[in-house]
Amino acid sequence: MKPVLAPMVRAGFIGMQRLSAKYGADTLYTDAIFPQNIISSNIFESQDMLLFIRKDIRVLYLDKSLLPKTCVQLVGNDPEILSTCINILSPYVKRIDLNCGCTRNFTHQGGYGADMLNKPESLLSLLKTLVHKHPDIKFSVKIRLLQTEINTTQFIRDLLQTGVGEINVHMRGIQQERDKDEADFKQFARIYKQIDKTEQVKITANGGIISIKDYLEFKSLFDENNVPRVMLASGAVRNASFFRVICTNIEGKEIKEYPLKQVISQNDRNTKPIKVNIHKSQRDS
Ligand SMILES: Cc1cc2nc3c(=O)[nH]c(=O)nc-3n(C[C@H](O)[C@H](O)[C@H](O)COP(=O)(O)O)c2cc1C
Repeated sequence: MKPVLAPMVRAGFIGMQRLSAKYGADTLYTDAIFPQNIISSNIFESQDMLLFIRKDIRVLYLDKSLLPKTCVQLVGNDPEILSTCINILSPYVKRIDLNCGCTRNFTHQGGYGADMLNKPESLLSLLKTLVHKHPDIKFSVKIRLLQTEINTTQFIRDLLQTGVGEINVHMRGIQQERDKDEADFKQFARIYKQIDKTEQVKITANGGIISIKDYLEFKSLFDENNVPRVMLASGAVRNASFFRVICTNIEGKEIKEYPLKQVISQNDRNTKPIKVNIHKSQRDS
């Protein structure tokens, strides 16, 4: 199954999306967006792009040619607000992801992101409502591992019952940090194998797959013809041609190409930290 580009605030900009698509990424997640910001945006549309602007700040920038692959990630927990936002997006985008994996303080304070995993019943009910209200939208949800393997397995089964089409599992726990803690490939593999075979296709693995070596280690835990779809974040920023390596099984052949041009030409203050990342990854490689 083809890999997908993870939602990444600041890193998921349009240049990154274009380059990932060029190298075979199947789905392109936008960064996490507050639905209120979409609701209060003005929409500007040209022949090839859509721009959502709120108070002179760009909230969402979509390349029309990439819309069939685009999934907008929302961060929120209010069914009415989410639904209003989805109604605004639905003429353009047919895929929506709910962020239930972000562990930043602001999500904890607001009761969304990974905090929603602490109230599984409310989350399941919210997803059922959204799926029911928006039958033309394919929903996905991005979660983390729960405290026990049994809990995560049961929770994934419950999520599948809500009608969401995809579950993206960040293979780290809620208390873990992506820069410090290793992703738990083995736990994910055990959970994946507990899920009904017909449903496995809806589960995507994310976290810690940064290099070809990581991918081969991950892949070795599964049967050759039943390797789960993977979602790349830091690995894609490091080198977007990683998508091509996974798609084609060309081991070791990476092309060094970076979306620098787009980063600089966007002249956007939000992209500054990524400029640093990309320059750094060029130095490292
Ligand atoms: C710069 C950056 C921004 C991120 N922003 C988001 C986000 O907006 N929404 C989200 O669900 N995850 C976000 N993440 C988390 C990634 O989607 C992913 O779950 C995490 O980085 C683990 O994958 P990795 O080990 O391949 O980097 C972000 C990660 C990075 C590196």
